[in-house]
Amino acid sequence: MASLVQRLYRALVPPEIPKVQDSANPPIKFGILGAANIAPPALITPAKSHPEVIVYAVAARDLQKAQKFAKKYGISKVYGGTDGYQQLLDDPEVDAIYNPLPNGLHFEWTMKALLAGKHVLCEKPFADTAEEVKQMFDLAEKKGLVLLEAFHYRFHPAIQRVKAILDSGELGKIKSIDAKLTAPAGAIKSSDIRFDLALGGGAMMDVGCYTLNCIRYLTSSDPTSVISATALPLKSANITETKIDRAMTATLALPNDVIASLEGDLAMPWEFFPPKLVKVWVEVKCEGGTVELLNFVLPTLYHSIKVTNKAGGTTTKRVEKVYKFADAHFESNSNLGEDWWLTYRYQLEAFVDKLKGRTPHTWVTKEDSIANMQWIENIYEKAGIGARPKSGYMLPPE
Ligand SMILES: NC(=O)C1=CN([C@@H]2O[C@H](COP(=O)(O)OP(=O)(O)OC[C@H]3O[C@@H](n4cnc5c(N)ncnc54)[C@H](OP(=O)(O)O)[C@@H]3O)[C@@H](O)[C@H]2O)C=CC1
Ligand SMILES: O=C1OC[C@@H](O)[C@H](O)[C@H]1O
Repeated sequence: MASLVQRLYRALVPPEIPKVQDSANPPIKFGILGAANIAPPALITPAKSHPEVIVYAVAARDLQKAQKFAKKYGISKVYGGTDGYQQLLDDPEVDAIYNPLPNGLHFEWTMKALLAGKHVLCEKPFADTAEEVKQMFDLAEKKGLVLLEAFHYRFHPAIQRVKAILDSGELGKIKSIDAKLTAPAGAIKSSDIRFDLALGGGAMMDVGCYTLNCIRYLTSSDPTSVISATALPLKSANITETKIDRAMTATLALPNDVIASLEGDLAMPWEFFPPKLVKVWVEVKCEGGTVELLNFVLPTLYHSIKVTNKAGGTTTKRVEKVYKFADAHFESNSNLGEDWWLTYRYQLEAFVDKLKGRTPHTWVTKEDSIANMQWIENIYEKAGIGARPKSGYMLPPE
């Protein structure tokens, strides 16, 4: 219990590490597009313990909102108003952009950031369509810039430990995989960006994208087909949008007869017997046992890796917890992490390593991000409500 409290305290109030003072290798200055709720946990707090990161600027559509946000989080440069986002992109002091805008604006503002010559860490899901994701990477490659989809959970050692168990062959071949991520009914307001089709809303986009990504990551494969997909609408007086999925369930066929199921829900009805407000887990059934990771999305807070091994006719069970990398598979100049590091802190470590020309411990590749988006589209098509509308943004002529 003491270690849990200590870990949570450290995660929320990390030690402030002094920034490197090396003119030949200065810290990376980040600019944030939008005073988004996710920006403090995903970038501002993790940056405090990273010696090579300064959160330098924020832009919000409303200048006062940007100023309030900047004051609260100690950000020195503020942009606001209708041109605020572009002014931030044009600031020569800014090296990298964090894009936590609504999904439907990821494409436009990531493209604009790349055009302005900035590296980009962009929130998940990367865009509305796979074609947009491809264009984003094509531009990043053309400009020689780093671009990363913020699938933060992938950077944490807990999910990587589960993959290592599966890849080791200890449990034999994978037979099925089931991933769930839900939010409790009432937690997300009906006015939230997640329920707005024009902004790329929907459960499959928001929470479902993790479950799909996790299935693809742990099985090291892409689906071969969507067997079934069911979208549940949000029953709310002011939501009449039938293309918004409050919840999505899908069954996917994967190579080698593996069956995957996923569930994402933005307003899961409360379950009382046994009490359950959320579901956040992935379970993999193999020929010789199972492995289950409880809380694969925010493992720093708490997680458990339950392994049941049925090899040789006897059943053994064990529980593992992996808060930091036990073995030194980073480069010597990388950090092995701390038990209080959030997924976002591990992610930031990798992003900075990539920018600095070091080998990051983990990466989410172009192919991975494109495939994830493609299968999100495929699931929406199978569910009968269609992919999210693609962005109307057009690249300016060269
Ligand atoms: N990695 C993670 O764990 C998480 C990731 N996310 C992702 O981050 C993104 C943002 O989520 P979240 O922080 O919860 O959302 P918020 O609604 O808090 O933030 C979105 C920001 O987008 C800006 N914005 C610009 N145009 C619009 C518009 N037309 N309508 C609404 N907002 C607009 C607003 O900025 P302004 O300040 O300029 O008004 C706002 O601050 C999403 O892509 C989501 O999927 C979200 C939660 C967790
Ligand atoms: O990225 C996210 O992670 C946690 C979820 O609850 C949230 O809705 C989503 O945007």
